[in-house]
This record gives sequence, structure tokens and C-alpha cells, in this order.
Amino acid sequence: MSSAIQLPQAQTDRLDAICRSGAIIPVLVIERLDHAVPLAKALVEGGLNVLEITLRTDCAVDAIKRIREALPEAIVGAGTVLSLAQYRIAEEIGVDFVVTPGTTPALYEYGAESEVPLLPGTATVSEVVTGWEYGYRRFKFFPAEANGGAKALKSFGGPLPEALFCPTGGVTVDNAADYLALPNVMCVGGSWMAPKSLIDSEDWAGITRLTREATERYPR
Ligand SMILES: O=C(O)C(=O)C[C@H](O)[C@H](O)COP(=O)(O)O
Repeated sequence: MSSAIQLPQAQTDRLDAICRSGAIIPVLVIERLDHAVPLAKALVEGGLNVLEITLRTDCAVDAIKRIREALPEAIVGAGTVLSLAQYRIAEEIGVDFVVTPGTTPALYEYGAESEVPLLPGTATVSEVVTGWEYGYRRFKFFPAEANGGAKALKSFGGPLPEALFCPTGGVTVDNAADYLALPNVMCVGGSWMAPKSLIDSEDWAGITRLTREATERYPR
């Protein structure tokens, strides 16, 4: 069975371009607005230009606006989108993509008709199959490590070889290799290169160092 509402192929193509432009999508929690631009610059300098800013903090929307202005070369997505209202805000501020940690049919439907592509969060095969009914073929797998890690994703590839994933949640510079070796993984997401301790101490050079370590180990 498939829904009357279908994700256009062009949106899958756009997601592919975003998810294939680097092996890693950093997932950022920005608590202070003045951290937004130096943090984004530190990551871009380390070689990552696709950034997911979680809408978990009060300043997240303004942080995205500032980063877009200061770093037009960065591809900026809104993460932790939990509702249609947040999806609309992400559209209004002109993000390049939206990421959800988990996905309801309402979010799948909204994403299929939006100009802004959705990378929908899934944790089970059933959730992937729900997205499949709306034409989705690209997904986030969250929380990846807690849900069986690379072994689980490898198993997803049996019945659903066309579904490609960005595993996120518990991914590290070391275990990223297990995911990136799978044919159904496009890239991984994670916060390890921008830990709260380094952001709080405004150690932007330290964040660039961790980012460079990751991009040198996993060049696209
Ligand atoms: O907020 C969201 O939308 C999420 O899905 C959660 C993030 O993906 C994880 O917080 C990143 O995971 P860690 O790399 O383990 O920190």
C-alpha cells in the first residue's frame, strides 16, 4: 500500500547531495547565540560544511539565521524537529534540510509536500516502512548505538536494500568506521567533534582539531 501523497524523487536527490557531500554531519546544540558563528566556523575549517543545528535551545532559530548569514557556503539543517509548527519555522528561516529524531505520519506527509527536504528519524523497520509508503528512501537511524548499531542497520538492508541511512546517536570517531563500511549508510551524524565542554570553554581550535581528525580519517 502506498499513500496518495508521495515524496518527489527530486527531494531524495537533494538529500543524497547533502548526505554525500561529507561522511559526517555534525549535530550541534547551541546554548549561547554568540557561540553560533565561531562554532560553525570551527567545523567548516575542520572540513565539515553540512551542519545540523538542533532546535532544542531557545537561541537555535537565531543561531541558524546568524550562521547562514556569516557562512553562506555552509549547508545548514534544523534538527530535533518534533512538530509541524517547528517544520514551518525551519522553512521560514530558509534551512537547507530538516531532521527529525522520530517521525509521525503527519511529519512524513508534511515533508513530502515541503520545499525543504526531510531526513526522517526512524528506529525500527516498521517506521522505515511507514516512510516508504510516502515515497521516502533516505532516513536517519536514531539512536543508532542503543538500537543495535551497525549490526541492526546491516539487517535492515535485507528487506529494504534501497533505503539508505544516516545513523546518529552514540556514533564516535572510532565506531563510525563500522557504519560507513555498510552499503546502506550514506553518512553518519554525531556530536563528538563539538562536545559541550569545548563549546562552553570556547575552545574553537580544539573543535577544529577534532573535526579535522574525523575528516582526515573519513574523507568523502
Ligand atoms: O536531537 C536530535 O534530533 C537527535 O536526533 C539527537 C542527536 O542526533 C544526538 O543527540 C546526537 O547524538 P550523539 O552524537 O550521541 O550526541
